[in-house]
This record gives sequence, C-alpha cells and structure tokens, in this order.
Amino acid sequence: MTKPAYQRVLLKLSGEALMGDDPFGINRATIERMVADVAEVANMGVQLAVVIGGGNIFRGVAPGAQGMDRATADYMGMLATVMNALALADAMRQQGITARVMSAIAIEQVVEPYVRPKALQYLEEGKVVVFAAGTGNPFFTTDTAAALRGSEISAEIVLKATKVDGVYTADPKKDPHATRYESISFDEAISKNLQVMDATAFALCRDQKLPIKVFSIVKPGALKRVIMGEDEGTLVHV
Ligand SMILES: Nc1ncnc2c1ncn2[C@@H]1O[C@H](COP(=O)(O)OP(=O)(O)OP(=O)(O)O)[C@@H](O)[C@H]1O
Ligand SMILES: O=c1ccn([C@@H]2O[C@H](COP(=O)(O)O)[C@@H](O)[C@H]2O)c(=O)[nH]1
Repeated sequence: MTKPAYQRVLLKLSGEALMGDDPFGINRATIERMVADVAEVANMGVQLAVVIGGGNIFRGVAPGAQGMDRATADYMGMLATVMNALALADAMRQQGITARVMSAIAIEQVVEPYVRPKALQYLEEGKVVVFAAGTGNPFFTTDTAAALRGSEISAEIVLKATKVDGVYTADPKKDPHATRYESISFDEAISKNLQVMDATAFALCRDQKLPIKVFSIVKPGALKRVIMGEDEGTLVHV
C-alpha cells in the first residue's frame, strides 16, 4: 500500500462546516461523516492534531453579541470552540478513536489545559489531540491557533479543511468568476488580501516555513487524498 505523504499534521476543521445545512449548531450526520474521514487517516498511523473553529455556534449567538465589548465576544467565541472540541472528541470515541481535548483557556473541570510536552506525548501514543479555545487570546482566530499549534508540534503541514475546495482569486461564494489556484505563495496570498485565512495565520506559517493545504471537508474522501499527497485543494507555500 502507498504510504501517507505526512507523518504528523495539524488539521484545522471549520466550525461552520459542522452545521451542515442547519442555520447554526452541530449537525449530527455532518460531524459523524467528518469524524469518519479523520478516523480513516488516524487509522493509517498519521499523527493528527486538530484545531476546531467556532463559527457554527458563534453564529447562533452573534445577534445577541452585537455592540458587545470585542474581547468579551471573543472569549465567547473561544468557549464555542470548547463545545465543538468536546462534541468532536466524543464523536471520535464513538468511532473507536482515542482523542484528548486540550484547552488554551483554564477550564479544568471540563478539559485538561494545553501543555505542549503532554500534547506531543499523546501524539506519539497515537491519540488524536483536539486543541480547544484557539490561542486563548482575544483578537485572534482559530486559523492563527492552527498556525501556532502546528508550529509548536512541528507538524509537516497545516491542513485547512473548510467549505470551499481551495484558495480562489476572490471569495467563490460571492464572485462566480473567481478561479482556484493550484498553489500560491504566502507573499502573494497576503499581498492579494485573500480572505480564506487571516493574514496573521499566513504570516506565522510563512515565517516558520510551514506549508498550508486548503481543501474541502465537504467533499468525500478529500482529507485522505490530501494525506496521500494526491492532487487536491490549494497548496500555500513559502
Ligand atoms: N480568496 C478566497 N478563496 C477561498 N475562500 C475564500 C476566499 N475569500 C474568502 N473566502 C471564504 O473563506 C471561507 C473560509 O474561511 P473561514 O475562516 O470563514 O471559515 P472556516 O475556517 O471554514 O470556519 P470557522 O471560522 O467556523 O472555523 C470560505 O468558506 C470562503 O467563502
Ligand atoms: O485564538 C482565538 C480563537 C478564536 N477567537 C474567537 O472565537 C471565534 C471563533 O473562532 P473562528 O476562528 O472564527 O472559528 C472568533 O471569531 C473569535 O471571536 C479568539 O478570540 N481567539
């Protein structure tokens, strides 16, 4: 059997993708399908760390957060990612995968705190590590958390699993004429202000020479194809 192209990856899972076709929240069939994709690559022996977003829950509370202090709203967003992380780890348990949730915010009755050596130990033991609460700081995003944790654990690549199948010349949901890049440099993505990821995440990955693959988590089998090094999504490189 062909070997995976990577031994250790940081997978950024879109919170919004967890909604499926629902207006917000976690769609059961969607999370089960996403976890089945994750289980398939974990069972191939690939060390997997996951950063989960929070858009699916935060979107539901956003109207009530209008006019709120930005930092307070951001802490709410980080707590939303803790809920997603717990749901994800439990869905993994149900599919026979051992996962450990580590939070960047102290919430010890619920999940263990993020401690880098412990995370590395879990990965070496073959457990999936789910990083919750983003970076633990307001004014950041879970994309930046993916770049940060990916750098900390010496991942070979950050895999951004989202609702679109790559990086486009413009947001494909708004511009029907947008075309997809097969690959693009960090400098070009930043200078063109492509909004698929925030500039802080791009800049950190660029500085750490950590490539990013943007691909669709909605497309069946796409995660495995990325892991096998097949042609899928867009590579963002130095
Ligand atoms: N140039 C672009 N190429 C591709 N997608 C783009 C571009 N510009 C904007 N987007 C949008 O960026 C979205 C992905 O980023 P975003 O951070 O919003 O979502 P996510 O990471 O999937 O969700 P969450 O924040 O809940 O984790 C895509 O769904 C797409 O509509
Ligand atoms: O490091 C972080 C990560 C996230 N936040 C807040 O959480 C929400 C949800 O995260 P997404 O990356 O959009 O999925 C985000 O909008 C921020 O409000 C944060 O403050 N710091």
